[in-house]
Amino acid sequence: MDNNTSEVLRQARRIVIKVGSSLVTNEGRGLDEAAIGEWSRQMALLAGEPGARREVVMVSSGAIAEGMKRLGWPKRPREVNELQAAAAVGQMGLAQMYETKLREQGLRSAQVLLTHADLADRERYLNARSTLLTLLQYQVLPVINENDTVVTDEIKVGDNDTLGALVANLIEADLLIILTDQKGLYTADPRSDPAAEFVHEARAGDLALERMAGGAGSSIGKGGMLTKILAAKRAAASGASTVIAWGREPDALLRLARGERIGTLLVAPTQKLQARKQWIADHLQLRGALMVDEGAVAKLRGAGTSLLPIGMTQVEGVFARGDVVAIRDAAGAEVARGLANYSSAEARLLCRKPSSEINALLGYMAEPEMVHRDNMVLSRQ
Ligand SMILES: Nc1ncnc2c1ncn2[C@@H]1O[C@H](COP(=O)(O)OP(=O)(O)O)[C@@H](O)[C@H]1O
Ligand SMILES: N[C@@H](CCC(=O)OP(=O)(O)O)C(=O)O
Repeated sequence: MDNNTSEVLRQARRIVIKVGSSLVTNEGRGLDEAAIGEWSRQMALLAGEPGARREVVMVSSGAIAEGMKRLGWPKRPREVNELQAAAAVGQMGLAQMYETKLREQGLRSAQVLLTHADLADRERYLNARSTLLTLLQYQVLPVINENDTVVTDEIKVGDNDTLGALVANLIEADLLIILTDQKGLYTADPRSDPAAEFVHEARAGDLALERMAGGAGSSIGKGGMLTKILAAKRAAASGASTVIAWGREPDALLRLARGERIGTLLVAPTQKLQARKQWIADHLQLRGALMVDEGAVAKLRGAGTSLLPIGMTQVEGVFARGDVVAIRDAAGAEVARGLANYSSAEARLLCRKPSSEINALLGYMAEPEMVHRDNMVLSRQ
């Protein structure tokens, strides 16, 4: 066992677990109560482990497959409206089953249905992030799916492997675990190539992996292995490593969290914080600036804290919540940049005010910080 890569698993505190349609619905025969119960048991142990509590988020497929079963449709429909109707029917069963099974394990759960727009629009992105983090803070386990009933083809995430990676990016997870109907990645599709060899470990984003992966093995799900490989690459952009493992492997989640090497591990080449800094630096354009006092500069640089409105003296430019702003000292030198939690108009009202007054000043409070340290990159001095 390679100690280093086992550490990646052992040290993962925030984990996104994705399960595919064929596993969840017993190859389309109907919701697999025993399997969902089993994952719920393991997730409860991970979420409740004293001293080593993990934050767990589930991304579950299966709405369309379960809806087809309930509607008595033997074949996956082609028409969008029929797929959407099936998803609406199936999602009821899915949510109910997870709620029941997680509650039996003493865990509270929440249903979160996301669309591509929730993740592409910066303001909605921050809202979705904030909601998920709040749920985790209250030890509620979010069960996520794409909101298939309202999205059309052009604006779809499309498959839940990708959605799992986007969620890992959104909440800066340490690890994405993709549970599927194979033991992991092989050098070719094992269903059609008996000579295919198992891949234990590789670097996420390695192009050779994309050539090994084929499409979906059944007509139940959407993804196939290629979407899983691409999901691992995407997850790695925010520093999360990915494991692809067999969903029926006994105690798979618990064993992985202990560092046991089951499945295929696709290691993220860059660390989480470094990856996030890279992302903010690379992707976003400056929209404005916040002048801050000496005390705030010392806190940002020295203790790496968030910027609170009380340290802000002046606001420049026009920006919206979620835009990138520079944080400058009184002499105009850049101290940091980061994502603003409030628009420029709101920020002007908040200058020099304690966070306890945000509600009274704006009529609501998104966050007590003007720029959260998780969304901030310190500039070189
Ligand atoms: N290189 C590969 N290694 C493993 N499985 C592969 C590979 N290429 C294609 N596959 C196929 O991908 C399938 C898993 O994807 P999919 O059916 O979408 O599952 P899920 O519903 O879990 O997302 C496997 O059953 C397998 O037939
Ligand atoms: N949102 C869809 C999932 C589509 C999908 O990606 O399925 P899968 O390849 O089985 O993970 C559903 O719930 O049916």
